[in-house]
Amino acid sequence: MDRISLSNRTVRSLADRIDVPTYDRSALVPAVVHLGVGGFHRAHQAVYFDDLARSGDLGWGVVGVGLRSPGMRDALLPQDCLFTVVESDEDGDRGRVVGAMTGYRYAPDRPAAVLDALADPRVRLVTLTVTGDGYHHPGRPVDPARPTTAAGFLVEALDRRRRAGLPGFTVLSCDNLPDNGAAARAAVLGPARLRDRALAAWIDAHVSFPASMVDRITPATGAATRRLVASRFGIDDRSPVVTEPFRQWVVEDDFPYGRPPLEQFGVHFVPDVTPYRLMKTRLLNAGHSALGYLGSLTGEYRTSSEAMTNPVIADYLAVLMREEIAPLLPKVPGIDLDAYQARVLRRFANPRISDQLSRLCGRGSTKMPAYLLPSLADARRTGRPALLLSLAVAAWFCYLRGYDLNGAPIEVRDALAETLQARARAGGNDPRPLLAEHRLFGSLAADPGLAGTLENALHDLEVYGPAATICDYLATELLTGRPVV
Ligand SMILES: NC(=O)C1=CN([C@@H]2O[C@H](COP(=O)(O)OP(=O)(O)OC[C@H]3O[C@@H](n4cnc5c(N)ncnc54)[C@H](O)[C@@H]3O)[C@@H](O)[C@H]2O)C=CC1
Ligand SMILES: O=P(O)(O)OC[C@H]1O[C@](O)(CO)[C@@H](O)[C@@H]1O
Repeated sequence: MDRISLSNRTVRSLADRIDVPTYDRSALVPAVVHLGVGGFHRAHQAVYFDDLARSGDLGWGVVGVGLRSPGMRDALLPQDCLFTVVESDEDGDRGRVVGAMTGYRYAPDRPAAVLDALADPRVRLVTLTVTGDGYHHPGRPVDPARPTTAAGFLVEALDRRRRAGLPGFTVLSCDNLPDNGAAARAAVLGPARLRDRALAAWIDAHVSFPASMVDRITPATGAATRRLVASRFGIDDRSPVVTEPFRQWVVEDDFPYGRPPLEQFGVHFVPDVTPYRLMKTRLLNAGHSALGYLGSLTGEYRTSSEAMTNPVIADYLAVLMREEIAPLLPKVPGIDLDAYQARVLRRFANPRISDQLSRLCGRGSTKMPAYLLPSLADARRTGRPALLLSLAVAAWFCYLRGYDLNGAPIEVRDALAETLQARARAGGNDPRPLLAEHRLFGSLAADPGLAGTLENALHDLEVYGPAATICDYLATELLTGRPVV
């Protein structure tokens, strides 16, 4: 197959190879600005907006903005902001070209163009995927004329809108943060207050910050992704995205300036996202962490799907979710929790999604307190089983020593790596030096029963290895059917 470079000029000619947008992209209204265009935005929110445009609603085009790295600028601008999204699983690869992005602006090159985009009266919605780091603000006044952060751009743009008598807009965080709506509000109102209290009051009254739960496993784009798109579809795309077929978006219904009618494409607009967020973070994200640490310690697997081929690990995750985590969750409206768990396991096992265990293990000091430790604390407080949760924590502690159970080195990627690794190594099989990190463990730090359980688990992992330890713990949990810790 000859290879064709993706652009406005060529896209129609690709229709016999891949699903292409047939709507008039020049007629898209730039009602959405997205800050932090990476792999996930393009596999998730941009696909939903593309669905909307394909249905004939051209009112929700997206202006992409980059704040950090020029890679996306260099990829997207030469191809007129078109990109390929491939959904892959064992049934094959289904590709589409997404056309919903009307333009891309790289803030370090053209800060004024980013402010102009945000101050455009047609903008009703600003979406964000700037990672957790993107929500920190310096805590001191910064030069409003030269913003560098997402919040800095938002505050200056909102001030321009206020002065021009324009309405505010909705700021919708799509980052995996415990309460992403509140985090976005705090990130914007903090610097706004430092700058001008009247402006902060106006933002408070004219900007909404709904919370959202977002889900679609999307590994980072690499050379293999580009090769796949070139060989499978004959398309030269500088930055395609491969993702799983599953996607989920649950959004707090708080859109004073109108919301995109995405319910047609499966988006749930709800009064409160909390139960959905708890379901996702405590089952999927905690499951990912447990899989990452236990899978890595074996020294045998590199990816999520490889580790899931081990039936002992797959069983462990199933029982962990079913027996220990799910019973602690509130009722989730409209969701069958058993089916949800079964689906999570199938998603983890998708052999076409090369989700690196090293990615799942990164930023443990952020992920474990947000995703797994809350279930452990709830289980300890209520006297429910917690042996398998404890085993995941022990696996994390073992991982922090910096080598797997065959003695091969592990690179620990974590903002607190130095401190945590020093404590893990000093403690050996004694978890107490790590548990003493109160900022991570809260009430669990002072739980002597937990320290004993973790000490045993660390010993078992070291002496018997992950598989035999898991088998033993599963038998204990399933046979006794009562609290083991
Ligand atoms: N990849 C996935 O499977 C999923 C990702 N997410 C969330 O989406 C967010 C982005 O993830 P990806 O797109 O996968 O990563 P990515 O690395 O492809 O893109 C991240 C984007 O954020 C920008 N960024 C990073 N730090 C920033 C900062 N301090 N300020 C402003 N911009 C910053 C980067 O330059 C890049 O444009 C993360 O918060 C992640 O938790 C949520 C669900 C699924
Ligand atoms: O690991 P991060 O950076 O929070 O973002 C990706 C997260 O979202 C997921 O892809 C699920 O949507 C998880 O795999 C993962 O934990």
